[in-house]
Amino acid sequence: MTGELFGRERAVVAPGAVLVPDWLDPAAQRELVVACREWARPPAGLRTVRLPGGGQMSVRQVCLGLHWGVVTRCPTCGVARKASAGCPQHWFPYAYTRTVQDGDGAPVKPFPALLGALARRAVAEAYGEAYGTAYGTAFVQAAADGDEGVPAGPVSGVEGYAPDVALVNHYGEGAHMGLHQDREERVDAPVVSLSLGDSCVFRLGNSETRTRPWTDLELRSGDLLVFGGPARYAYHGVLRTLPGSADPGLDLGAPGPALTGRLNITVRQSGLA
Ligand SMILES: O=C(O)CCC(=O)C(=O)O
Ligand SMILES: [Fe+2]
Repeated sequence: MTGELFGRERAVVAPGAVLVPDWLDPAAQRELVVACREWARPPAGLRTVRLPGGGQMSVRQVCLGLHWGVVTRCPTCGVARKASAGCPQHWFPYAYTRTVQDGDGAPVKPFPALLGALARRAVAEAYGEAYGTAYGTAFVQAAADGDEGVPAGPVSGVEGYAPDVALVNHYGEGAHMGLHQDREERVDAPVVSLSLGDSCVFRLGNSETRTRPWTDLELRSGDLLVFGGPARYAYHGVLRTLPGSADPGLDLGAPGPALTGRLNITVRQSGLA
């Protein structure tokens, strides 16, 4: 008995949320760390993220495909309020944009094919054929309704799943991420999360409140967490990382310097295609 709430076994941690420990083998982890290093380079590289209240996040982040960040007014309608009647694509205070409007202003880097392929495998691994029936209900409904940008007809397996955005977060010592929902996407396709480097304590809560019930899990290097369906809008966050906990034998960062801290990649489908 290790004292962990969930052992190192595949687990459905909440309806719609599937944890697959050690999903990435060491070679795949190394490949991703090296790729993250490339993505982190300027222009449109790793940045400190401003928060709406004027503070800043303790993680540093780089976005791929579309840029996620805080805007001072809606890029579509210019209104600086959460609601704006008649705005066709209202974003406030967070938005997806094509440039790093809260950083160096450069165009966001493209979404890498490598992450698209990995995320498809991840969703198939987590849900199998259930995805598109149980876990993408609004998406499937939109498809059935013939909504623009959504393939017509039933969606099964990972057909119709078209991830196009990734957020890469680096957690240095002491970094954490407060409880939040991922809700800037316009479809409810699942979020795929890959962890690299130091372990962390990840909190998966419920969709209604920031309070209990929640489940705390340890995410280690190579772990996959997919949250979709009933868990798609669950509050979640990173309470703390466990500095120095990554297995040095993984040789993360090679042939460059060793990775310090934790990297997390979330792959999403924006629905903005
Ligand atoms: O670092 C993590 O495991 C979670 C990251 C996250 O929730 C996000 O980027 O929205
Ligand atoms: Fe998140």
